[in-house]
Amino acid sequence: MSTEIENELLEAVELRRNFAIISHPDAGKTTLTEKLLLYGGAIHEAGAVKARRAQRKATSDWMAMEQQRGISITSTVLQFIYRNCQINLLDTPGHQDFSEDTYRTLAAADNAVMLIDAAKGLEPQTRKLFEVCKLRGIPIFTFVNKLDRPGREPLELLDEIEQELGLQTYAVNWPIGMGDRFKGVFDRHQQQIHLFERSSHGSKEARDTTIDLGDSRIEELLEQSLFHQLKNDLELLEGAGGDLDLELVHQGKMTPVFFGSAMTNFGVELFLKYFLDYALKPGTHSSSVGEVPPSYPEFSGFVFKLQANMDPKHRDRVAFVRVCTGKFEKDMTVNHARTGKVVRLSRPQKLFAQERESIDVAYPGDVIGLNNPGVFAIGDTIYTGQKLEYEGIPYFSPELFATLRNPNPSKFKQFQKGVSELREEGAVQIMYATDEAKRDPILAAVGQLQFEVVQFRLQNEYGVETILDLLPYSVARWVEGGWEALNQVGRLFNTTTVKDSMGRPVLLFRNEWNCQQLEGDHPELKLSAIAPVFSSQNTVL
Ligand SMILES: Nc1nc2c(ncn2[C@@H]2O[C@H](COP(=O)(O)OP(=O)(O)OP(=O)(O)O)[C@@H](O)[C@H]2O)c(=O)[nH]1
Repeated sequence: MSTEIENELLEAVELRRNFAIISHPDAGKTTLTEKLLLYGGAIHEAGAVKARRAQRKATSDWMAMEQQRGISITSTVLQFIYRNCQINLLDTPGHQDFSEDTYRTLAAADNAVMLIDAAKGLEPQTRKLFEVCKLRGIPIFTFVNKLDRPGREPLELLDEIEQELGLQTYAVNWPIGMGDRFKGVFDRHQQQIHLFERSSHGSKEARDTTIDLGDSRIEELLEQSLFHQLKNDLELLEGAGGDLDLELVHQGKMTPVFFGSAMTNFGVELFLKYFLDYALKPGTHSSSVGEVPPSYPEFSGFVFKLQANMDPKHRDRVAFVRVCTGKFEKDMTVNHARTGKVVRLSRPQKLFAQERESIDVAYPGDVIGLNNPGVFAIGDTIYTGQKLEYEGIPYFSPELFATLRNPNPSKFKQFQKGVSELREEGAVQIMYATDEAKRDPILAAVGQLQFEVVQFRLQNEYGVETILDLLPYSVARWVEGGWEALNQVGRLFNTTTVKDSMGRPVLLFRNEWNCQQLEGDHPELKLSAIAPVFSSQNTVL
């Protein structure tokens, strides 16, 4: 028999969906986000998110660097209600801001939306982020964007996704025309044609005329040649493929594909509607006490991201917590699994765009921001009731490496402290040479921005000016059997061995090719692109 709280939780989960967008810069993530908010009623006119970003740039000085470069380093959580359902969009930083934060945000997402530019198809950053999603087996919804411009053939794009990502595809809607002749989409589920009208700059919802496939008005409303083309395409599609299999979608093996144009709003609402129907609701999580369902009445969640200095007035840190089970209530006290301490969560924050607003309750699938005066680290679990601990968030293979030097011996202590705190915070990974005489830390990152943040903060917060020497590596692999396994294989070529902050061996390579060669030469050596850490089971050096 379920208790009252369980029922409340089940109801909340039923009405919640959470996702992150994965895309390559310029595919239209900001535009799509904005249009989703428009259809979700969270904004009334598109342009607001961008405007707010621009305004923030003008008014905020939280990090001079952000201003200097005109970029947004903070990623946020956007919430909106659509058809009674609360949708949480975990915004991943785009473009130059690409960093480990982007990967970690995916650890808190139940679904991913893969946004693709119709003219470009799959691009490198999308592929990388896809790999992270694949690792977690989360459902991936594909939105092929910019159909209002000349692009590649829709069938060719589906083929690319299937071949390159190994994902089965199912086109939920199908574009009618492309470029200037992009008129709308065909909804294969309802067997209806949606013809859209452009609004000025797409700032309002697009007018949508919906007609059945057999409706005689088609001839007046749609050019003959486009209608023929649609019928041919649909025949091909029917002939080529199976049905939508939600089980496969939920296992991350099949992707429902949508075509549209975020700029003109074509296909955006249909996408949202089907996303709601098909997406995974907040589900169970693996923990030290087994799989815990969201309806487990005790509160628990994990920290997936730390953000420093979001508010210039407070120079504080915020820990972003994904709620996994139970109900979060303001002022509640929780246990901190790693340290065993009891923490009162007194100023929880909901994060909408760049504004922060205090929240009273949150449910599984939500993200809350907690003030973090040095209490939380990435991967930490907080809970009430019986002790439990979530699996932690892995380190992902960095691609950029550099030695960080402190040229001023009188700043030795500050330098050590700064590097160690920034590492704990997850700003960058730190590795060391195996040669004890070489004590300069090696910074390892997935995005260039991480280096800049570290140097900037060391100077601003710790008063240490540093020198960065880039290293010629681009691939890192952890040795699964540790030092013992590594010592057994003897001398290795075209690789450099370093140790990570836990003292474990990591091999650095100049390129993939060298890495593959070593794997070919030493099949007995098991290498991994991911180091499962950030959990209290691991001791830090
Ligand atoms: N023609 C067309 N242009 C689009 C569409 N969606 C976005 N764009 C344009 O593509 C460019 C990039 O769009 P953004 O939404 O800023 O892309 P983004 O992925 O957020 O880019 P980053 O911030 O660099 O990651 C802008 O000039 C948009 O106006 C679309 O559906 N059609």
